[in-house]
Amino acid sequence: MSNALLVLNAGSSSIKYALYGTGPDLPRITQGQIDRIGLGPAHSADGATQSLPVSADATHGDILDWLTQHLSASFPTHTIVAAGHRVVHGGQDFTGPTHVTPDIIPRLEALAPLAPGHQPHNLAGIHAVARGWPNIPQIACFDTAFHRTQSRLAQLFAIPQSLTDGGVLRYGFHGLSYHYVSTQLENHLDNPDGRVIIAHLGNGASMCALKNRQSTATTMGFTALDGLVMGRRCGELDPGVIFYMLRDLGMSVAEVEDMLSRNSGLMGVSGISSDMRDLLASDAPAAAEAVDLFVYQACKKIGALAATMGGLDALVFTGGIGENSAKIRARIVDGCAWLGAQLDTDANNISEARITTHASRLAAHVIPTDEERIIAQAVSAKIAL
Ligand SMILES: Nc1ncnc2c1ncn2[C@@H]1O[C@H](COP(=O)(O)OP(=O)(O)O)[C@@H](O)[C@H]1O
Ligand SMILES: CC(=O)OP(=O)(O)O
Ligand SMILES: [Mg+2]
Repeated sequence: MSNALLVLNAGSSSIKYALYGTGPDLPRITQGQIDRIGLGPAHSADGATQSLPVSADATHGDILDWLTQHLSASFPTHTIVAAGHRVVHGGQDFTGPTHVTPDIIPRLEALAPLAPGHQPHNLAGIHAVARGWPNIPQIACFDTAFHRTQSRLAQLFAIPQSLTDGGVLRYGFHGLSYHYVSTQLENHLDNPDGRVIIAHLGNGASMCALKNRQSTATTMGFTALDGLVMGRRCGELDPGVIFYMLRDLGMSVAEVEDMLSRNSGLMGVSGISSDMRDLLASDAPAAAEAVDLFVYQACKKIGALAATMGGLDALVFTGGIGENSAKIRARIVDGCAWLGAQLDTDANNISEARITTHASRLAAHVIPTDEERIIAQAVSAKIAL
């Protein structure tokens, strides 16, 4: 028998998982994903489609129970000795990886209203592991933690101090992804400690400005709704729109929340799909408009983040869209011509690590993210294997 670490990364409609050996470089044993939860889920692992014997309306909890049994049965020679979880919201209290003890759970539950599409599923993962392997240590790793290096100014909203003191701040998200990519900058960038923007473009999308590999600003705020156009989330919005929906359109709070967090973004603008691949393949004008708005907002946020750093040395693409869509990268890099970016079309088309020409004043790169590995590293460090 050999020891293994389990990592769970539960999202709004997907669960990613991985097992790692406990050796010094944490060799990956398996990695998989269950997506389309709620819509007839599908399972893939290690690059191949896998069976998933659950009903079409199976919940995250059902699937997590199946997954714990599946992993025990599929890896009989491995003993799972610890688990790590992506937990999206850590609020003000959780600024680094934290042992999950009974007193922590209600504090994580209390943050669920600030991440309703994620935090309940992250907690479901913690409970499922406790059912499957009752005595192993579990470590919560927070998406918000990486951003706690930001100045107070970068975290403030222009609202009364009483609200700020009560915790209404810009927390920022996708921190595990930014942390992982920040560890890879030295392998790719001429100056990894320079002024860098990482664009995490997936279903959820945000950008992070970094200096000395630390977060100095980010586009997401108190919740994961702010900033860029996302698959189903609106991103930046005049708060007056919410009052208009409540007061003049007579919508309930739940209806407004549903519209802005599940029926907006690429889905809302296009009326066709939240999936960038579907929109790029469509010739409907509304699909083109959704893509145009995605690119427009991305370029606008790059300008704003570059301004906070007094310029920009490198732009890094990651996440499902950032890693895979040459078309979207090309349009965003072209939108950064004023910052000195010059696309290398051939390099971009094959997703090379550097996608700008050697003459380009601003370097653009593609660095695949690995949130699961950064969690495994945190677990390993925390439980001193
Ligand atoms: N080849 C591709 N071209 C364009 N978009 C892609 C491609 N591959 C994946 N995507 C997009 O990536 C997004 C999902 O990103 P991902 O980071 O996997 O999501 P999540 O936030 O759920 O982890 C979807 O919009 C999907 O369409
Ligand atoms: C915080 C967040 O937006 O996460 P995801 O991209 O997984 O939805
Ligand atoms: Mg994601």
